[in-house]
Amino acid sequence: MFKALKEKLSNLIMKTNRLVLLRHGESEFNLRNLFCGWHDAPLSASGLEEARTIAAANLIAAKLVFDKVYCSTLSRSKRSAEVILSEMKCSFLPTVSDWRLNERHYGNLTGANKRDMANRYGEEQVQFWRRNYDGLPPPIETSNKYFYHICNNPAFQAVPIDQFPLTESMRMCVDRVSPVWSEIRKEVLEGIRVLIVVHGTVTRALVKHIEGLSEEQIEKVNIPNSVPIVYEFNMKTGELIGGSKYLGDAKYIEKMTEKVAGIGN
Ligand SMILES: O=C(OP(=O)(O)O)[C@H](O)COP(=O)(O)O
Repeated sequence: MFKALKEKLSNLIMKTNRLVLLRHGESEFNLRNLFCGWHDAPLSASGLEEARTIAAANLIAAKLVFDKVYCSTLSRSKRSAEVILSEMKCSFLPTVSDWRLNERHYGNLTGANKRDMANRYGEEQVQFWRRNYDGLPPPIETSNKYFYHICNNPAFQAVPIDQFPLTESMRMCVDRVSPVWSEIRKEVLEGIRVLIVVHGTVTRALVKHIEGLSEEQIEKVNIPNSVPIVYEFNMKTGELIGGSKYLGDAKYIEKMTEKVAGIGN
């Protein structure tokens, strides 16, 4: 009786903390419908605008406040975070750039147009590479236009040589993100208000970890650019309270999610 009452009381005064995930604004490669991965494509003009008018605007409208930001070492992620923080007037926040949050390496598909690949190999094969949990694109070859640029990018200096990928599946990306997610989760449960600004596949990997989705379930998840996803955790038990909450116009989010799911033109 006393125990039940104590539990009821503790639930009433449950302390919670929020975490926000965001995919960067549209990149030049997203705009041109090219596989990007570890190529360091900049944001497009609309991507810069989106970071301001969609990502930051929705965070401000929801009155969200942050203590710390995580992004990858790729410039589309870092730049989006900078623009969002500037717009929110909190550029002073500590920002961690971690290579383990870099986009999944798309192997030799890097730089290829998704529609061209579908015309050449078929839509089923392209969707297998893109969304199957074990879909592994062929490793990047020295003849790939972006090979040397990727290998020599100083943004990847911290990557241990034996962990530098030549291609990655979703499974490999989920595993790579796992230790950094454990670190972030610990901080969230300590009360640190974290914003994560990363990439499509890395966001999906984090969604899988956070929501405990199966391999089949995560294959169906598509993440639009610049749309904040909010999670709330019970700081005592670590449990997720409710599901994900996407901030912004529902019709716009649906349209952009469908666009990401498709192969495009
Ligand atoms: O680099 C990429 O992701 P990003 O634009 O989120 O960094 C991929 O090319 C996204 O393509 P996908 O949606 O076919 O996985």
